[in-house]
Amino acid sequence: MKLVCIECGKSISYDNFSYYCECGGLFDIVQDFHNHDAERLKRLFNERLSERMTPYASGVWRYKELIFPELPEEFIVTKYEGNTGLYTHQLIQDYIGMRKIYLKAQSENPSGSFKDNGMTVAVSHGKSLGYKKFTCTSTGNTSSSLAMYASIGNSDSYIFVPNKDISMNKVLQTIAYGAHVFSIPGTYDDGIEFLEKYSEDLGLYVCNSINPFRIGGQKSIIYEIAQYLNWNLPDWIVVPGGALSNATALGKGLHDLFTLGLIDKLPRIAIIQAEGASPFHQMIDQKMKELIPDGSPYTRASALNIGNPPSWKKAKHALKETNGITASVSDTEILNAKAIIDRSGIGCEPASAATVAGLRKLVDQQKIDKDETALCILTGNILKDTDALKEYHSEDNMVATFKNTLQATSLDYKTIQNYI
Ligand SMILES: Cc1ncc(COP(=O)(O)O)c(C=O)c1O
Ligand SMILES: N[C@@H](CCOP(=O)(O)O)C(=O)O
Repeated sequence: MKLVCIECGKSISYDNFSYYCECGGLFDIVQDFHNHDAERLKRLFNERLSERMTPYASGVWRYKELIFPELPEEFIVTKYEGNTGLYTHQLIQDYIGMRKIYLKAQSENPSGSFKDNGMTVAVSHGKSLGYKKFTCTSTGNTSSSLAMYASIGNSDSYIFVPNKDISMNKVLQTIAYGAHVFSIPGTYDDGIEFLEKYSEDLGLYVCNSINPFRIGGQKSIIYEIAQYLNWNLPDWIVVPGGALSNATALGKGLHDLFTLGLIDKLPRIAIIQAEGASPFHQMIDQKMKELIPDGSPYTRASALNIGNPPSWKKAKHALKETNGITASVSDTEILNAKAIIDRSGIGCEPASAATVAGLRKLVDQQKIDKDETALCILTGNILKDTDALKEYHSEDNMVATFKNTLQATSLDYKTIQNYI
C-alpha cells in the first residue's frame, strides 16, 4: 500500500503520512491486489461472517486484506461497525416507480451513520502512528463517530462544529462521548481550511475525508453490499453528495471489486446533492472543468451543508469510471422522500433521503429506466435530527395519509375502538 498524489503522481509511504502533497493535491491510497484470488477471498469473507468479538466480526475489518492489510491487529479500534441491514420496501418502490430497489441502512452503525465505516480505519491508522489526539470539523456525524472511536481507543478528540444550521442531537451525542467541542463561527468549509493550516502544528490527526484512510474504510460499504447480494450488484448505486467522501469511496470499492474479479459488471453511480449546496452537480451539469465553491451553502438536510467539497476531484474520477450521473433535489423533495422512508419502517435523517428523492426524479426524467435495479445508501439515523421530525409532523405539514397521531379524547375501550 502506498499514498499517491492525485495531481502530480508523487508517491509516499503510508506511515510517512500526509493528507496533501507539496503540489497541493490530495493523496489517495493505491494498493496492489495482484496476488489475490477472487474465489479464495469470497470463501474468507464468508467464513468471517460467523466471527464474534474479534476484529473480523466488524463489517469493515472483515475485508482487511482489501482495506489495510499492513495494519497490526493490536492497533484496531473497532465497535463491530458495518453489518448493517439491506432492505427492500414496496412503499419506496412505488414512490420511485421502479420494481427493485434496495436500501442499505448505514444508519444502523454504532454511532448512527456511515462515517463509522471510515472512522474505525482512520483512528486505527492514527493510533498505529502514535497519535493520541484526533480532530475533525463536522456538521455532526463525523464528529459523533470520531468522538466515539477516540473514547473507545482511550484517546482525545477535538472537534469543530458550525455554530448554526446543524442538528443539536448530533452535537450532544459528540459531547456525550467525551469530545472537546469548539462551536465555530463558520461552516464545515471554514473548519476544513483551519485544520489544513494548523492541525500538524497542533499535533492533531485529522479524521475528515481529506484523510485517505477514512475513504479506505468506507469502501467496505460496497464490499458488504456485494457480499450480501452474492456478488451481483444492482444497476445503480445512489448516494447523497456533501463532502463527497462516500461517492469517492464507493467508486474506489467498485473499482477494487471489478479489478479482483469479484463482480463482473460495474454499476453506475448517481450522486444526489441538495439544491442549496450543489456545487458538484452544477459543475457536472454545466460541463465545467473545475468546481466553483459555494460560499454560503444552505439546505435543511444539514449534513449536506458543504460548499467546497474537498474530495470533488476524486468523486469526479469515480463518476467517470462508473459512467455516473448527478442530480439535485429541493429540501421539500428530500423531506417528502424521508417521510416515505420513515413510514416504511427503515427510517433515516434528511440527508439520506436525497437518494430516494433523486432516484425518483431521475426515473421521472427517464435518465434511469424503471426496469433497472438500484440501491440507495441511507447514510444517517432517523433520530439524528429530531427537530426535522417535529417540523415535518407538525399538524400543518403532515401528509394526509400519515395522520397517525390520534388525539384520543378519552382512554376507554369504545373511543379507542373507533380508531382501529
Ligand atoms: C448523513 C449524511 N449523509 C450524507 C453525507 C454526505 O456524504 P459525503 O460527505 O461523503 O458526500 C453526510 C456527511 O458528509 C452525512 O452525514
Ligand atoms: N456531513 C459531514 C461532513 C463532513 O465530511 P467529512 O467526510 O469530510 O468528514 C459530517 O458529518 O460532518
